[in-house]
Amino acid sequence: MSHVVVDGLTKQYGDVTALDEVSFEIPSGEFVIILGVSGSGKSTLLRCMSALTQPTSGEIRIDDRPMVSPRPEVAMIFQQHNIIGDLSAYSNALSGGMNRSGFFESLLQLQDDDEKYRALEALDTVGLLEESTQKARRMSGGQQQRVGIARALVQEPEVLLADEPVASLDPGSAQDVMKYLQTASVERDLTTFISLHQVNIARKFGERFIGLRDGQKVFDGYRDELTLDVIDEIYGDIDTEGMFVDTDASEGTTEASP
Ligand SMILES: Nc1ncnc2c1ncn2[C@@H]1O[C@H](COP(=O)(O)OP(=O)(O)OP(=O)(O)O)[C@@H](O)[C@H]1O
Repeated sequence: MSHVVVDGLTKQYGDVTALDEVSFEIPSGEFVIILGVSGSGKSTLLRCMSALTQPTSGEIRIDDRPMVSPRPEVAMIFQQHNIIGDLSAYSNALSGGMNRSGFFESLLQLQDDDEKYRALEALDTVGLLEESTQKARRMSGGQQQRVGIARALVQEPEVLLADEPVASLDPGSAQDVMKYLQTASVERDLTTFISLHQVNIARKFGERFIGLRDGQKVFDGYRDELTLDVIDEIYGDIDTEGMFVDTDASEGTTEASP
C-alpha cells in the first residue's frame, strides 16, 4: 500500500497545457477513478504518475519519494494491453516479473518457481487460471485486458495505474475487467488509479473520483458527492447521455442516481 501525493502538477506541450497545477492526496489503498472527456489530461496525469512523462513543473510523491523515474512498485496498464498474442496467458503474465528476473531469463522463461507461482496466482486473481495455456490472441478483448492486469500484478506493485482499460470493450466485458481490477486492488492492498470516460461504470466501481477538465482539477471527492451537477461540471456542454452505459441489465436505466 502506498500513499500518493500529486503536488502542483503542470504539463505543457508547446502551447497546450495538458495539466494545470493539479494537486491531490490519496491515502494508501484507495480506488480512484479519473474522469474527464477526451483531451482533458487523464493520460498525461497517469503518465506523469508513472514517470513515463516528465512534468513541466510540480511533482508526484509516492510514499514521500519523488517519482522521477519509473519504479517497479508502480505498474501501468494501457488501453491496448500490449500483450504478446503468440504467447500464452501464462507466459505473458510471467513477463511482468522481468524487473526481478532479468530480460534474458524472462525471454527464455528461466524464472524460479516463486516467479512461476506469482504468475499463476495473478492469473487466478483475474479469473484466468484455467485459460493459462491459451494463446493470448485467441482470447477475447476483455480476457486479453485481464492478462494485461495479471502481468502488471506479477510486477508486485503497490500502486496500479490503468489508462482507459475498458475503453475498447463492450459493456459486459468492461464490467468484468473493472470487477477484477477492484478485486485485485482489495486482495493486494493496492492504491489504484483508473481513467475512464463511462460515467456509470465509474460510479459503480469508484470510491474516490478526480474530475479533470481542460487540464484542471474540477472535482475531488467520494461517490456520494459525485452528483449530476458535478458530472456536468466535469463534462461541460458535452452530451453525457452516451457515457451512461447500462451497468446492470436489471437496472435498465441510463440515469445516474445520487
Ligand atoms: N505527446 C503529446 N504532444 C503534444 N500534445 C499532447 C501530447 N500528449 C497529449 N497532448 C495534448 O494534451 C492534452 C491532454 O491529452 P491527454 O491524452 O492527456 O488527455 P486524455 O483525457 O487522456 O484524452 P484521451 O482520453 O483522448 O486520451 C490534449 O490536448 C492532447 O492533445
